[in-house]
Amino acid sequence: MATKRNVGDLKEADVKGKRVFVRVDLNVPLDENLKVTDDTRIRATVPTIKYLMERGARIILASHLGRPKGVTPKYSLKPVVPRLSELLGVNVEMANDSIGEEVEKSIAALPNGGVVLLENVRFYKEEEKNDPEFAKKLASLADLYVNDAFGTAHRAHASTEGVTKFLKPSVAGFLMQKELDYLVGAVTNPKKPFAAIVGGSKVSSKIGVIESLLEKVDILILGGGMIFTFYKAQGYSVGSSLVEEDKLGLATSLLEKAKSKGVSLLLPTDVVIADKFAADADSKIVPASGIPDGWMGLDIGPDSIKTFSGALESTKTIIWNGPMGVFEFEKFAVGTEAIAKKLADLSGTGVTTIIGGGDSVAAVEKVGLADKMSHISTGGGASLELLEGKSLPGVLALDDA
Ligand SMILES: Nc1ncnc2c1ncn2[C@@H]1O[C@H](COP(=O)(O)OP(=O)(O)OP(=O)(O)O)[C@@H](O)[C@H]1O
Ligand SMILES: O=C(O)[C@H](O)COP(=O)(O)O
Repeated sequence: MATKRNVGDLKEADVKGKRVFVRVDLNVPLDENLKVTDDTRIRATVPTIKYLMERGARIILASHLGRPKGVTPKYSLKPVVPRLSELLGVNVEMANDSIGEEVEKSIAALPNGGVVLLENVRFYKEEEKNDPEFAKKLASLADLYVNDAFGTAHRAHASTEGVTKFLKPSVAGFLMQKELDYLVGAVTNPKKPFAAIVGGSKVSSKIGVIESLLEKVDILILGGGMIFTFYKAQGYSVGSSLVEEDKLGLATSLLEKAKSKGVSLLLPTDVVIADKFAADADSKIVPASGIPDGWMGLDIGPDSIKTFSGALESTKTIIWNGPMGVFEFEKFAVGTEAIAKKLADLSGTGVTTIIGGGDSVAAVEKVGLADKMSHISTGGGASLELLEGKSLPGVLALDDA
C-alpha cells in the first residue's frame, strides 16, 4: 500500500466559533510524583492549537496517556495541564471524562479561543477497540476533526481513526503534516545521495525498516546491538555480545540484497567491548573480528566513527533510527554522540537530517543537538512503520487534499 502524504489541510477549514476536536499525542513520560519529565510532545502540539485559538475556534483536545486498563488515576492527563497552559498562554480546562453530559456542558460553555482537555480516552476500553459507538460519542462533541497525533497514527483507535467516519471534515494538524512531509517525503523523493543509519538493540525489530530502506538508499550504515548477528553470520566470534541466533540467515540475505542493489552497506570495523553489561565495566577497543570470549560489544569504535563520518559527508539526505551503542552508559555513548554531532554539522551545510523517533531522539536531545537537525520525529512506532513503507491508519482516515 502506498504511503499517503497529501491529506486535508487545516488552513482550508473555516473554524471560527466551531467546536474543533483535536487529537494530540500527549503520551509523555511522568516521574513518580506525576511530573512531566520530557515536554517535547506538548511543545509539538502548540502550533496547531495556537492557530486555532487565534482564529476563534473552540478547542477540544483529546489524547491517551500510557496503556491503562480502565480508569486509572496515575494515567490521568491532569499533570499535562500546567505546562500546556503555560505554553499556550491560556488556562486549559481539564474535563473529568472524555464523553458524557459533563463534558458536553464544559464544551457548551467554552468561549471562542478557549481550550478544554478531555480525560485519557483509553480509560474506555472502546478506544483501543475502535468501537463505532464510542467513536460516534466523541464525534458528537465537535463540528470538525483535526488529527495532530502523529505518534499515535499507527493505531486504528476510536479517537484516531473511527471518529473520522462520523465527523467531517477530518484534516491533518501542522505537526502531522510536518512529520509526513519529512518522513514520507524524504523516503519517496530524497535528495541524493541518500543514507540511512539504523541501530538499536535487535535486528529482528528493524528487519522491515532495513528491507524497505535497501530499496531506496545509496548508503546503509548499521550499528548498535544488531551488528553482532551480522558478524556471527560472517563467521566472526562475538563473545557474549547480543546475538539473535535465529536471524543469522536473515543477516546474510540482507548483506546479499545490499550487494545486488548496489547499496554500500557499512558495518563497524571496530567495537568497544566490555567485560560486563554495566556502566562501570572494564572496556577496550578491538577490531570487529577480534572479540574475545567473555566480552561483549557495547559501542562502535573510533575507526568506525571515522569511516561512517566520511561516508556521510557525500550525502544530501540522512535518516537515523536507533543508537550506535548502549548510550545510557556514559562509557558506551561515544559512538552515538559522535554520529549525532556529525549529523548536526552536516545539517549546517544543507544536508537534510531526520531523526526517526525512539532512542535516537533521546540520544540527540541528551547531547543538546536536537534543534540542529532538520526534523526530529515525535513518533517512535509510527515513524518506524512509515520508514517500513506502511500506511498509518490515522493518516489514511483523513480527507484527501
Ligand atoms: N551493542 C549493544 N548491545 C546491547 N544493547 C544495545 C547495543 N547498542 C545499543 N543497544 C541498546 O538498544 C536500545 C535501543 O534499541 P531500540 O531498538 O529500542 O532503538 P530505537 O529504535 O531507537 O527505539 P524505539 O524502538 O523506541 O524506536 C538502547 O537501549 C541501547 O542501549
Ligand atoms: O508513545 C507512543 O508510541 C504513542 O503515544 C503510542 O502509544 P502506544 O504504543 O501505547 O499505542
